[in-house]
Amino acid sequence: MSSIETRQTIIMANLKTICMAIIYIIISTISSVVLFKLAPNYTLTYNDYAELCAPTISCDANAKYRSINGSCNNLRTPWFGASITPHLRILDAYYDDGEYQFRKQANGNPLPNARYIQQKVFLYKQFPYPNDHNVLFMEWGQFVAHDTTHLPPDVSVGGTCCNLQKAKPVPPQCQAVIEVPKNDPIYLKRGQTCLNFNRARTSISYGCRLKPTTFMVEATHFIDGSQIYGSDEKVATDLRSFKDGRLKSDFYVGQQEFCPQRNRTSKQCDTSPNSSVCFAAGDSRVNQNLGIALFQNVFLRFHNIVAYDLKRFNPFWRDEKIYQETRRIVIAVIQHITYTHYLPILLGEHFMHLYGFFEQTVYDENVNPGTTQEHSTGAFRILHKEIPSILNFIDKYHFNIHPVFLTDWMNKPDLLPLSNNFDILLRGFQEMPTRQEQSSYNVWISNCLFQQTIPKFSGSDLLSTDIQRGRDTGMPPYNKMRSVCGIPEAKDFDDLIDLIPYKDIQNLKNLYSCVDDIDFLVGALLEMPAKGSKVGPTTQCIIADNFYRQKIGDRFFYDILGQPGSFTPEQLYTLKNVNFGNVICATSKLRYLPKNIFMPFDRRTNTRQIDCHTFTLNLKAWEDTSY
Ligand code: HEM
Ligand SMILES: [Ca+2]
Repeated sequence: MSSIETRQTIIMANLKTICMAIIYIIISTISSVVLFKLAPNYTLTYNDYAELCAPTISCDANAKYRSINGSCNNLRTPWFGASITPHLRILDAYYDDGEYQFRKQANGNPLPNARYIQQKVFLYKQFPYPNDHNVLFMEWGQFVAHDTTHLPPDVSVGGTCCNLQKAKPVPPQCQAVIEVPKNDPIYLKRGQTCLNFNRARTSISYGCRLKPTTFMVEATHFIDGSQIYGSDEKVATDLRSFKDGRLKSDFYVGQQEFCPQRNRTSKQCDTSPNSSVCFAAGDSRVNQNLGIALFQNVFLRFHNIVAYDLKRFNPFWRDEKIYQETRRIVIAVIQHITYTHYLPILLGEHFMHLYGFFEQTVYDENVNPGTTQEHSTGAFRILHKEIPSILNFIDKYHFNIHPVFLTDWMNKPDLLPLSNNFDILLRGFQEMPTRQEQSSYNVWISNCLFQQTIPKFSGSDLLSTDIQRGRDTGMPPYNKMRSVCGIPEAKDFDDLIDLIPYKDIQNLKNLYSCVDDIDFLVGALLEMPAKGSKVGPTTQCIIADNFYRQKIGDRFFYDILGQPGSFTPEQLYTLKNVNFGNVICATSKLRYLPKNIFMPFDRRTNTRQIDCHTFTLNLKAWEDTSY
């Protein structure tokens, strides 16, 4: 090529880059003001579950309290939202064979290796800026996630899937382990060639065979505190003390109350001799990390405090009545915090209004309250990007006395009951900003999740796992998810410029054969956040749809009127004045908190607004004067 031709090529390339940049600026300005909602022409589907596998349930229409497994909330279709029912699907499952095999690329090749995508697009993009919101905000998300979805991996084969790769044949649930790519900067150096992955447990484990493969959610889909109380009767019964409505608990140093201990051999806990704490709660993931263990313990204490107060106002109430009334209050508080304080930060005020989230809930039995597969295996997971590497224990003088790596304390919450750690970790969560939203996950959960060093190093990568889980559960590709949200489907990679930065598009071109191949999680992570929101427009649309249906499709939603389980106006007034700060006041030794509890502490601007000394939870509105 002559030097003139070379120069022309360079000029053309530069012009193209400049044009793309201009288009990007114009489109991103437009898209920052347009709000994308789930298009109304999509009917949510369950495949054949309703006809072939759904149980027949008879209900008491006058029941005042929710059932433990979520059934009978919707009286017309009693299993809607119940535990052990499948995720709802916005779009049909995408499988190569229409049943179970991972989707392929348009050119017939397998999808790119999930760890390779992590390495090429995300791993090295780490921005250290602090978030406007604190670690409590991040952890609230996980707490709600565990309330509304649980799709356990199928671990019914003995041993890890990586170790079973030489078995003949390899068990079906182990056929999707993630091979470590040749040039991996972390794992190969440590001698690890395989990232463990068990495909999710299918409906066959529950005696129900469906095509395409269907996965059962073990939690109740409703926001109903199932992570505290359990999603089945046996778990719920085991957690109750059957005395004055209280949940079972254990007391440690200084009469500090914690969740009861469970069997040490449990799969949920580190079974090595240097770990000794393993909590029991309504959700088996209670011990997964120090943050979720902290929240589960906060709400265990909160339940028992409310039960105690109700008993004071109503000395004649029996155990069952106190338990049910307390549970109803705790669930109302969780719903109130989620919809009034958490979601506006996540989705932005505009979106809250668009969906009428601030309005009085009017129950609609035609609305299915089920958690969608697209939400739980895609959109809501991208908030894994907010997880910080380090958790801080902060004393009352605001000194950070004990920072720890989150990944060093997976499945062993041993630090929590020691000394005053519960209080100072809670203060750390309140005072420290969480990780700034960005397309990557932090390097520790990207490389050292559930790491072990004995007998040799093994660790996992949450981002690769999330990508692989999407493929496992037949997640529709990113482009399809755009279109269900009313965002134009991209015809080629360059069309993505409306929502995804130019450089990332170039990376995607190098990975996928065509724009329709891109995994939903990958595209969603790369989208620029929508105006006023923590997430991009596609994610915002899928998350909002989910929370919308879980509000107006929940007959027991806390502010619904005219149902057997509705609160009185006085009770509702009390509940609407509670925020998470009040819950923290009631359950810890923290004494001063900002009213905006999801904001980190700032010495210069912080005007403390909640004085826990003056806060008492007044349950007078529950006084039963008929006695
Ligand atoms: C605090 C640190 C957290 C850790 C260590 C963590 C870890 C995990 C792990 C290991 C899984 C299972 C992955 C799989 O095998 O498919 C998972 C699932 C999930 N996570 Fe997180 N997570 C955290 C926080 C969050 C947050 C902040 C959110 C949302 C705001 C979230 C939402 C979810 C959802 C929706 C699922 C799917 C659950 C299911 O259906 O089974 N997580 N997380
Ligand atoms: Ca639930």
